[in-house]
Amino acid sequence: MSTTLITGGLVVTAAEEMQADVLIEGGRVVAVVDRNAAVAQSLTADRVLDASGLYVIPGGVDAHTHMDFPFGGTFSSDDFASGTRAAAWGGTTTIVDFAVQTKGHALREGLDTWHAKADGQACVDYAFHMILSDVNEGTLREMDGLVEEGVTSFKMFMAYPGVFYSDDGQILRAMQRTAANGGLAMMHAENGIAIDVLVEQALAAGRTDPRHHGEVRKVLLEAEATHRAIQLARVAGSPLYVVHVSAQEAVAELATARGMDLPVFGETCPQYLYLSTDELAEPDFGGAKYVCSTPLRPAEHQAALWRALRTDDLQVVSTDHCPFCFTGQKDLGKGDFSKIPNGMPGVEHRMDLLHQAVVDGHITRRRWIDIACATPARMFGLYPKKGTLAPGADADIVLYDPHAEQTLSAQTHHMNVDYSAYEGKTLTGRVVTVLSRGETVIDRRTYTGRAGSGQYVPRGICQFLN
Ligand SMILES: NC(=O)NCCC(=O)O
Ligand SMILES: [Zn+2]
Ligand SMILES: [Zn+2]
Repeated sequence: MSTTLITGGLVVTAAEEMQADVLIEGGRVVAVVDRNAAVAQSLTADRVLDASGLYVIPGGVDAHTHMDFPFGGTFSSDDFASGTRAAAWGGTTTIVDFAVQTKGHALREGLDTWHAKADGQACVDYAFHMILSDVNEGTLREMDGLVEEGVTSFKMFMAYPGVFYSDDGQILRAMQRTAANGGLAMMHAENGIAIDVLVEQALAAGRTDPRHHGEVRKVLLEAEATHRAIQLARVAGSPLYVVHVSAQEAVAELATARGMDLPVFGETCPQYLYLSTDELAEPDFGGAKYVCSTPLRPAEHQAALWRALRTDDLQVVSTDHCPFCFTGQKDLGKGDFSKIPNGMPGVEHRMDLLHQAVVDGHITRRRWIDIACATPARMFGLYPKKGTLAPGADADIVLYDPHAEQTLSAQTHHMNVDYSAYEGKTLTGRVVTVLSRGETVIDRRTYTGRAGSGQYVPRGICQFLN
């Protein structure tokens, strides 16, 4: 088996930072050796990567992506080939994508469809959650089998009536199932029934621009749904993970639940940390680029999200990567904001935007790795294979230059989408080299990966539950 030695870098994990060399054999980390230890001098390998001046960090784990995802009469514009390549460019080496159950169809059918989309296409590893769109007796029975085979989390929607929506009875039943089978209930927490009333009223009054998407999807309707999801999970005895939290008031609901030691977890996304309703208000339909749900909020919510990431009231930052091109996709909603496909691109920039948060003093370096690598891996049963650098872990490793400057732009990004949500934004820090199970997929900023080298990873159950 060939060996690789990464020398000279600062190894950063969620738990520690040390000047150390990393020895890889057969796609796995076999040793992380303190550079001051005598044994470090005698390490040899077939290949040596010089990481002097760089951080050596675990590959990112993005626990929320939507490749080739059907929404609003179109499909997200990245498939598993282009989306995982962009992920690799940005130092993410594992994605957890959402397989979709179509109404009237079995979970198995949806899962098979997602395996077929990803098989032979991905250049980094991937796993699946399952979206429940039709909770019935058959669905409930199938959930147990999915947990057994490594699809251990189930997303439901309190939003999008008539599409992905589940009512409270369906949600309660599915949560009773996750309480019994070890699965994790994931929730899109927005009161979609009330939102649809406000959408109808806004359109009738001629308020059709993208900014009205943010106005009808009220903070209180995110907070109310978050509260309701928590109470339903308590009644069922199920763990709960609330996705894409954007509102300060929703964070407060999570904090209260966690203060009661309930198994309740929350995720936010870079767009809620860096963008706001100011972007949604861009003129000439430009706001459509920022239409996602939950929506971008007024900028004052950002401080609460950063604080919650520090205090562990929020545990994970994922991207909710769900790109739609401005031309030909977002413009389906010209003259009616409710027809703009919901979602934003981001899989390429999460690690960098969160490193910028280290530079800006929002979080520490170790917390960066915690919320972007270690905790998502633990949350979704992938740790310590993914999310850390330790003997036995997959050699998913990023050599990261903390001093390099970059400017984000649609001209230079690798996502298959015709705009950048961060056009012109300058960041300090950049991915240099990326290994996926020991194979180099980015070599000093050249793509050397291969569609099909990424493997499907069956997951265990959430590792935060006793
Ligand atoms: N978030 C979003 O706007 N689109 C993707 C689907 C979802 O996560 O709700
Ligand atoms: Zn959602
Ligand atoms: Zn999503």
